[in-house]
Order: sequence, then structure tokens, then C-alpha cells
Amino acid sequence: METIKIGLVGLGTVGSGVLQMLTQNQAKISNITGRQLDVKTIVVRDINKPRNVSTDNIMLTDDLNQIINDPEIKIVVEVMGGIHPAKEVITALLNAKKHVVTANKDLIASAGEELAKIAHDNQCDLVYEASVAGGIPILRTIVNSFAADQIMEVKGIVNGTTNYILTQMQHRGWGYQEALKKAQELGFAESDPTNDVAGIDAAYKMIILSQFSFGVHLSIDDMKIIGIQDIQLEDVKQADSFGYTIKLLGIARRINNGIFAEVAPVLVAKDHPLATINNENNAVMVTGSAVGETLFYGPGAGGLPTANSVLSDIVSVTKNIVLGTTGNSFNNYQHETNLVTPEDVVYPYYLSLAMLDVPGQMLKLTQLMTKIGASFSQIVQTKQDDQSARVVIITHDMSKDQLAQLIAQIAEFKSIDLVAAYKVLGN
Ligand SMILES: NC(=O)C1=CN([C@@H]2O[C@H](COP(=O)(O)OP(=O)(O)OC[C@H]3O[C@@H](n4cnc5c(N)ncnc54)[C@H](OP(=O)(O)O)[C@@H]3O)[C@@H](O)[C@H]2O)C=CC1
Ligand SMILES: N[C@@H](CC=O)C(=O)O
Repeated sequence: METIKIGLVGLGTVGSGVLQMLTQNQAKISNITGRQLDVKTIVVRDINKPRNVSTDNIMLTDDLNQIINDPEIKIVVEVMGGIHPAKEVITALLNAKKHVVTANKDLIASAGEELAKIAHDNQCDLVYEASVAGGIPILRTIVNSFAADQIMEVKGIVNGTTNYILTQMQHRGWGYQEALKKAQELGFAESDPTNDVAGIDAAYKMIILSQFSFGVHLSIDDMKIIGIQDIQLEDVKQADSFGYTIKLLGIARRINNGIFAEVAPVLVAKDHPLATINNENNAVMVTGSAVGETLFYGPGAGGLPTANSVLSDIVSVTKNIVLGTTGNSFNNYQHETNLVTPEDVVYPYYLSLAMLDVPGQMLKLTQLMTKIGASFSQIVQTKQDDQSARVVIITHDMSKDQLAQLIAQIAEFKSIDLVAAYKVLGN
């Protein structure tokens, strides 16, 4: 049987999983592809670092040229992460006519279009199933199984680290730092977890999902992004008593002729399927105008689950090599990008307010809401101490415009502070 040689750039959490899976599932992969797939060379930053997988008979190097200049290596897996130097590395690999499989959402969300063009010009494949929702095969599902439907909305939990942290805080009472440390130890978090907790990793994934679902090219600046760092335990408990759980959701929706995309903590009704997604698991809900609501669930982070998605890409590229059909972009659905106007984005909101406990405050708040044409379905006031109270409200539907007006008006009152304003997702 003919052999195809593979190069790996990166041998951390995901790279080790890829090497392990390729070694253990060799026979099955060969059966499906008709080719023997062997890892020949691995590029890492530090060749002396101890590894938890065997690299016997594989060249371990810190020199990318060992892959670029090796005509035997046809497919390269980039799992080093980050935008630079990963962008330069992938560009050089494609220009050297190597097919590239990557899990790098930061890079694909920021420069995917440019890299797809370089891949196309070189008749190479550039595929990245693992870049969104780890082990869930969502991108190819959207390309193949929603090809004829019009996707109206794609939303879900697309970051394993933050879902793990929120789950531990809510179910086990762990502190934020303790839960983050454990997520890092388990290999879910990025090497610098800032992007995870700040919602930026989820935003990158929503950019890729929006491209696949709506054919639009969003930039990170087109989205409002709020992470989980400022979620207060008091709001977690209050949400719970209202029948909701707080989840970091990515939402991308077609509204009229525009696209709305956002990442933020959302109060999800406990009987909504997304409320039941715990730990590092992810779930992506795709709503098509013909099919209706569909839900895809699975591990969103971790070495082997992510490696499984990388392997599905390697198999797909190998089949393309065998059939001589390489060079087609993973997704070439294109559409003009119009963003929605804030008046068109309507949700109920959970508002958490810290206020001085003096007479007339509640009346003031009610008047503010009436003035902007908003109303509420639930309100709870809790005394904090002699001078202050926490008031939480669940509003009826209001637009982002109304919310902005309310926030601006509240800011004018020294005696009322807005602690949180989260969207509410019913069942
Ligand atoms: N971890 C996860 O659950 C998931 C990760 N991803 C994505 O997969 C990619 C890899 O993530 P992960 O495996 O967790 O990352 P790790 O930090 O665990 O591993 C990174 C690897 O890349 C190598 N590396 C980093 N910089 C360089 C460089 N400049 N030159 C050569 N090698 C370099 C490191 O070398 P050395 O070992 O010598 O330090 C290391 O082996 C990222 O894009 C990430 O976003 C996607 C889905 C899930
Ligand atoms: N850090 C990411 C890893 C997978 O993309 C996450 O936690 O989801």
C-alpha cells in the first residue's frame, strides 16, 4: 500500500492526541483511505521537553524547513496555536504545496479567507474541523447536511473552558480561579487563557460558524463580546431561583437582511437543552428554515476529542489526494455582510442592580423603564445591608436600543449601579 507522510507542527495537548490516534487506528484509516499514513517529522518549540507520547522513528525538530523542504511530506497538521507565527508557517507550507489541517480558530477567524486563497492558488486543501467545538463534527455537517437549507440561526456553547468553569462554580461551589486552574491542567484552556475567559475564543468560533452558516465574513470588531470574568455568585444564585442557569453563549442570527452576532453570558431556562450542557462539553444549535431546530453535542475541548476532528480532516484530505480533487476550499459560500441595526435585536433581559436603599428608588426605576417603553415580568429586591439593596429584574422583550437607553439613564443616577445585563433564553 502506498504511504502518505505527514508532518506535525506542535506536540502539545492536541498534537499528542493526533499522534496517538494515528498510531492506534492505522489499520482502520488505511482501510478507509487506501493509504498508509505515517507521521515523519514533528516541529516543536523545545525538542528537549519531556513528551507523553512516543516519538520513536519520528524526527523531532525545531526547524520548520525539515517539513517545508521534504517532498515526501504531503499533509501537515498545524497545532501550535496563535496567529503569529502560525500564519507565516501555514503560508509557507501551502506555498510548498503541502495540504494543511489546522485546529487554529484564532488564525482562521482572522485570516481564513486570505489563507484559503493561497491554498486554492497552490491546489492545496486547507481544512479546520477542529477549530470549532473541539470533537463535534459541526463544520462539515453544516457544509454537507445544510447545503440546501437556509440557516436562520446558529447558537450555542462553543468554549469548553468557560463552560467547565461555570459548571464547577454552579454545581460544586468552586471559586473561579480554582476552576480555571483545573481547566488548564486538563488541557482545555488555551496556553494563555485570557481569550477563553474573555469570550474571544468563542467569538472566533462564531465568526467561523457565521461564515459556514450565512456565507458572511465577520470581524471580531463586528461583535459585542462579554466574557465570564465579572459574573457574580449572587447573580448565579438569583438566576437559579428564577429557574435559569448562566451560560456563555455565542449567538449568530439572520434578522431581516442583516446578521447579528454576539458572545455573552445568557440566562438559559433550565428546561432549555443548552442549560443541560455541562463541564467542557459544547453544543451547537443550528436552526434551518426547512429543518427547524437541530442540536449537536459533544466534548468541546481536550486532546483526543479534538484529535478526532483533526483525523477526520486528514482522512478527507487523503481521499482528495487519492481522487485528485484537492484545492477546493473547505467552504466557499459567500454572501454580502450586513450587520443588523440595534432596534431589530430583541430579547428579554435579566438586569441586576445595586442601589441605595432609600425611599422612591423602585419608583424611579419603574419610571425609567416606562420612559423607554420597557416593562418587566419579574422583580426581586433583596436588602444587602442598612443602606443598600440588590434589585434583579427580568424584563419583557426589549431591543438593544432600548437597553442602551436604559443603561445610559441608569448611569445618570449615582444611587443606582447596573451590575449585569444578560439576555434571557426561554425554553
Ligand atoms: N486544547 C484543546 O482542547 C483544543 C485546542 N485547539 C487548538 O489547537 C491548537 C493547539 O492547542 P494545544 O495543543 O492545546 O496547545 P499546546 O500549548 O498544548 O501545544 C502547542 C504546541 O505547539 C508547539 N509550539 C508552539 N509555538 C511554537 C513555535 N513557535 N514553533 C514550533 N512549535 C511551537 C509547542 O511546542 P513545545 O511543546 O515544545 O512547547 C507545543 O508542542 C491551538 O490552535 C488551539 O486553539 C482547538 C480545539 C481544542
Ligand atoms: N480553549 C478552547 C479549546 C477548544 O477550542 C476551549 O476551551 O473551548
